Amino acid sequence: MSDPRIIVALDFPDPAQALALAAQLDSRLCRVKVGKELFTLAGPPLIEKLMTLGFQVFLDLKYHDIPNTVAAACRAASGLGVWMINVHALGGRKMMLAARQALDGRATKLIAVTLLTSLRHDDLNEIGIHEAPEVVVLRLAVLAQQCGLDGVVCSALEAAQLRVSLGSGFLLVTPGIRTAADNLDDQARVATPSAAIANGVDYLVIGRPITQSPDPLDALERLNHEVACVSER
Ligand SMILES: O=c1ccn([C@@H]2O[C@H](COP(=O)(O)O)[C@@H](O)[C@H]2O)c(=O)[nH]1
Repeated sequence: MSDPRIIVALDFPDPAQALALAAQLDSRLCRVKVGKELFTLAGPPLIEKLMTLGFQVFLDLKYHDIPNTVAAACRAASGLGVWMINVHALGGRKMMLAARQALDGRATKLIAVTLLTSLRHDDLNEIGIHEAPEVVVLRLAVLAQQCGLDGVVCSALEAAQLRVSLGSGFLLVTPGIRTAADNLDDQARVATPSAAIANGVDYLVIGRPITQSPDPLDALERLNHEVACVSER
């Protein structure tokens, strides 16, 4: 598999656990994602180890700060040799343009988080956003595209509309992936792997359904099979 569609979220409280899980996986079958907890604990040396195991790494630190600070952080993250990094689209146009400019000429992909997949309509009301999630997601994704970003993080529920509005070259990366048998955990806007692919998603971020499985490689292979079945149609 030259461009695996599944990105396994390595959300662990201990780098040794993350590396042990990665060692059970296969870099031809997935990419991996390192988030705030693991990077805070283990930092660049862990990224290096994962890359040595052959994995392309999505460094998911969701930068959200003033433009100069985010641009510098993006440059530093890209210097680690990671495949993809992200910022929060809610940081606005100037912040995203600064991040884009900081990565000019570099291979690292830059995407923007629209609305976290844990948020529902009610949560938005509480923070003063009185529109449906899909309306907000579309607006933020259009802004990210205008700023030259490579794609967005969204829910697979919003992907079909984004694919139509933003075209085929814009990456749609979706956490909140659950099969009918899985717990939702803290996710709210969820979809199955096959629905995600049918809706035009490029990459599926999947954590606990794989990392908490008694057999993570088997779980990954099953999910890849579901993805491949829909992709071939
Ligand atoms: O909107 C977002 C943005 C990022 N995430 C991250 O994806 C994984 C999902 O893990 P699961 O265990 O499959 O729920 C996790 O690392 C989040 O930080 C997200 O869920 N939603």
